[in-house]
Amino acid sequence: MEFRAVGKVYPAAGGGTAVTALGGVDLGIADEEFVTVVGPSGCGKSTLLGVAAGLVPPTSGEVLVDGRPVTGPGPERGVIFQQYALFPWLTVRGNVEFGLKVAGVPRRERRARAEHFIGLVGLGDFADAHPRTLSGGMRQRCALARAYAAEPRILLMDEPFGALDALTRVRMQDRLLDIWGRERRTVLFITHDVDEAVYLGGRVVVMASPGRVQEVVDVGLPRPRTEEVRLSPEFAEIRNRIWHAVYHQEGNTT
Ligand SMILES: Nc1ncnc2c1ncn2[C@@H]1O[C@H](COP(=O)(O)OP(=O)(O)OP(=O)(O)O)[C@@H](O)[C@H]1O
Repeated sequence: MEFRAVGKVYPAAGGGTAVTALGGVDLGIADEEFVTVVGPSGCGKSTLLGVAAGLVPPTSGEVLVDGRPVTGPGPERGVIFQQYALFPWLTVRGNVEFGLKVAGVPRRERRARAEHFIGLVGLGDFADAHPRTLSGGMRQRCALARAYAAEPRILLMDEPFGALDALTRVRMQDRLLDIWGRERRTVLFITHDVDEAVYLGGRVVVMASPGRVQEVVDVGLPRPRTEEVRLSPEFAEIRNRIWHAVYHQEGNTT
């Protein structure tokens, strides 16, 4: 996936001024790479992901997937947001199968794929449960299974663990890395959380306002990432460096 000079200006609304959310972003992401994006609130992270998802049309530049410009959402790109966006009237299985049904995948294959990914996220015992009966972490695991079941090549994740408590969040990070290790996909993962960005990412993109890439950091920590890695001095060193880059940005007034 390649961002080529991607710019986004939201037009002025209600007598206000236009907002530059992306000011010409260039970024290349390799196949099966796990890239995280971190930056202060309002620097354009969600807009960047929205453009990649085909949900936000850029004002200038383009995003290419396999050399083809993104012009809208597509089955090769799965999106996961902070809000679980599950259908409350469907069970876990129903939610995971839903997109496959719409795509016309035959029933048997649908069922098999759903079982596989529900098992992979550890929800095998909850396939017949409705979302309201699940914890936040379990709902997000369901959303992950649903995204995976469509077999996209690219997963676009916007603060997927942002609503979870600290401990569940760390567990979800481990689970996501475990799944990614088994079923490699290209991942673009947006977060506010510097620790999360470093723990998950092979590279961390540090964004700054207005919508530009300030720095791309190669993480270089070994995989699989474990608690030992999380508590290592090498982790602390990269985390501190990125924290500094995010916190001490010029013009940061929040
Ligand atoms: N639909 C919209 N219309 C107008 N302005 C918008 C719209 N969406 C975002 N913006 C503005 O664009 C800028 C970038 O927003 P964006 O949500 O991409 O940033 P972010 O880094 O994801 O922020 P946060 O971390 O707080 O979610 C902000 O100034 C925001 O107010």
